[in-house]
Amino acid sequence: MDRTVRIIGAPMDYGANRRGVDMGPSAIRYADLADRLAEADVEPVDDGDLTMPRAEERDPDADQPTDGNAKFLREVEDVCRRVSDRVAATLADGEFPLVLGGDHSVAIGSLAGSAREADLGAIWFDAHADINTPETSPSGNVHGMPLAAALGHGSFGETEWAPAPRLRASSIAYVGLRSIDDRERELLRESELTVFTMSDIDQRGVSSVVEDALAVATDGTDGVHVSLDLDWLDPKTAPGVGTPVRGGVTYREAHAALEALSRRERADDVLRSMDVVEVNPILDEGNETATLAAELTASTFGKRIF
Ligand SMILES: NC(=[NH2+])NCCC[C@H](N)C(=O)O
Ligand SMILES: [Mn+2]
Ligand SMILES: [Mn+2]
Repeated sequence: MDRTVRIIGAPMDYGANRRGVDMGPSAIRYADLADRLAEADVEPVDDGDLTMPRAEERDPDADQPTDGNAKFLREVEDVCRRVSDRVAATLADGEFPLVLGGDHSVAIGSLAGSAREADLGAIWFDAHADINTPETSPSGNVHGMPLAAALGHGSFGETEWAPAPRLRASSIAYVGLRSIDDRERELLRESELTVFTMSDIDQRGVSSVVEDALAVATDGTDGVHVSLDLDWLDPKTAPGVGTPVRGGVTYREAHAALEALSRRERADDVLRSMDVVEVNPILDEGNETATLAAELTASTFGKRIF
C-alpha cells in the first residue's frame, strides 16, 4: 500500500475500568511503529494523542445518556465522538486512519467515523465477542460493548453517537473467538454476524478462515475496517492485556492472518481503517505486546519477510 497512514492515539481506559491500557499508544510508538510502517511502504504521519476527559470533571447534574450499568459511558462517548470525527476527516483527505487504543471502546468511534461516507465491512480479531449492551454486560465495561454500540443494540440505539451509520451485521466477521458471554451467545445465534472461533482456526487453518472473513466483509461494501484486539493472541505471546484468555493464535498465525489482508492486488481498495487496541504496558513483559502490535500493524500494511 502506498497511502499515507495517519496515526490517531486514543489513550482511553474508561472502557476497561481504568487499568493502565491508557499507556497503549505510547508503548506502541516506543516499539517503533512509524519505522515499521515505513518499511511496509506506507507513509506514517503521527497526529499524537487525543486528550482524555477527566472523570472527576463529570457534571453530577447532567443526564446519563444510557443505562447506568455502562461504566464511564459519558467519557467514552466524549472520546468516541472525537475519534469518529478524526477518522472521517482522515478518510476525506484520502488518507488511512489508524487508531491506537486504549481499550476496545475506542472502536465505537472508529467504526462510526469510517462508516459515515461508505458501506463498511469489518473483521474483528478478538478473543471476545464485544457485543454486550449496557443491559446484558456482566462487567459494565464498555470495551465489551463496541459492536453492540456500532449496531445500535439495546439502549445504544437511542443514542445518535454510537451507531455506525453504514455498517450492517451481515458484513461483520469475527476471527478467533473463544470467550463468549451467555447473552452474547444467544444474540449471535440469531444474528447475521459471521463467527469464526478458535475451533475453526484449529480445523481449517488461519489463512483459509481469514479468506472467508474477507469475503464476508467485502461483499457489497466499499471497504473494510480491521479491529485488532491484542488479546486475540495467546497470552503466552501477548501477555500485556487486561482480559487474557488461554488458547489464542500463535505469533506466526497472527502474522499470516494479517498478511493475508494486504495481498498486493487488493490492499489499496479493500482496507479502509484500522484500530489496534487493549495493549496494557503495566501487565506486559518488556513491551513485547506493544512490539507485537507494531509488527502486526506493519504486516497488515504489506510488510513481508522477503
Ligand atoms: N475488548 C475486550 N477486551 N473485551 C472484554 C470483554 C469481556 C466480557 N465479555 C465483558 O463484557 O466484560
Ligand atoms: Mn478481547
Ligand atoms: Mn475486544
